Amino acid sequence: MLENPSKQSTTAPASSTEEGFGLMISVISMQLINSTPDQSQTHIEHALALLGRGGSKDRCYVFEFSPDHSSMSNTYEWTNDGIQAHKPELQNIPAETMPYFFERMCHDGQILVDDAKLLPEEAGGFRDELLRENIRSMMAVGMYMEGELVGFVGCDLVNRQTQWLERDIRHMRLVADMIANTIARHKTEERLRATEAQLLEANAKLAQLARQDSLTGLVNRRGLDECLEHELRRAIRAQHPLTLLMVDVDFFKRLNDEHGHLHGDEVLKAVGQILQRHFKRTGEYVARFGGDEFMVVCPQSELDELTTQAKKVLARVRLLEQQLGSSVTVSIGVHSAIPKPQTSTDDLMREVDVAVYFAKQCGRNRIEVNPKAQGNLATS
Ligand SMILES: Nc1nc2c(ncn2[C@@H]2O[C@H](COP(=O)(O)OP(=O)(O)OP(=O)(O)O)[C@@H](O)[C@H]2O)c(=O)[nH]1
Repeated sequence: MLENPSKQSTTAPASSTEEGFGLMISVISMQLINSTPDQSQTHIEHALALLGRGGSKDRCYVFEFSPDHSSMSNTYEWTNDGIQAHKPELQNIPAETMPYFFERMCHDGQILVDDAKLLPEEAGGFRDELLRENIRSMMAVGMYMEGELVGFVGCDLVNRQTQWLERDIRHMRLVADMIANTIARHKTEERLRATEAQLLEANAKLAQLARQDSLTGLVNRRGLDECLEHELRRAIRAQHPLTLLMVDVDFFKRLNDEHGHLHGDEVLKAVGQILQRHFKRTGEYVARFGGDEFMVVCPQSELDELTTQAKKVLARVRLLEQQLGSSVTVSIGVHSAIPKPQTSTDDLMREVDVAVYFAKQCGRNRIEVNPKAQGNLATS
């Protein structure tokens, strides 16, 4: 709403009594001390409202300077009933449009205007702006953070004027200090929060990296140990079967010797990808156990289903010869059981290791199920 420019200008007191101000300042300080960064708009504008109402002002505001002091923006504002708000249009105002104001604020840390109409010619852009907003009297005092001028708190009288008293400046300075401290504290808290979030993200990334095998991108041995422990506990609680597949590349040392270590790496990556593609149901995961060995963990799966899936892996790995130019096969050991309360992850590893040992003994390029596994025995 636009203030009525035709309204007669009056001379009016625009101060609070010392007693009234004392009461007001204790309310403001209580609110600002307890405010959090997300409440800053509400609490600082409420402080401005108390300052404005208590001192019969028409508009109270906070402006913050850009870090290089080249511009300023109105960041908080309170207006009395019937007084137009100007905050939206008073953003990023270049310092060069109001040199008179900026110079005085930087030099004196305050600016007092009893009557805008009496400002000197040199006040140029500043005076024009006051008159455009029908402001007759205004006062602003600087806000400082660590000794640096960072903005100001001010107030206007619209279509009326006053003669500012020493007391008014003192009151305004007290409020400006409190608001500056609050803004500084909020900025520090926000920076801390941002740093904390960055640290959490970096830690999560590190934790993920610590559980990831750099060659294949699969979960590594450390990750496997954690996941397996978790799945074992669940299987014991729910008394559902837990199945492990150990997949070991056949004659991998020979393959390395004949085709080179880099080629061996390619084979490991390809086998890892095949396993990931074949065991991607919810709860299933594939890990690189170490060297040329992989482990697949399948909670709640039927043994028959898994051996069928393992046969597909066997066949798919054989096809790698076309892709990589060297014959590649794997041996797969399977162990499946409903674990007892005393079963450990080492027990499970031992049993699946027995199965893969059988597969190697029986000629490699095949699947062997540990005889202790529940369900059908299946070999291929
Ligand atoms: N290229 C490559 N080789 C690796 C890597 N990690 C371990 N190896 C090699 O993998 C080979 C594993 O060989 P062995 O454990 O003797 O097994 P194998 O030759 O596959 O024989 P069987 O398992 O009995 O069929 C060793 O020569 C290791 O040096 C790796 O990250 N990249």
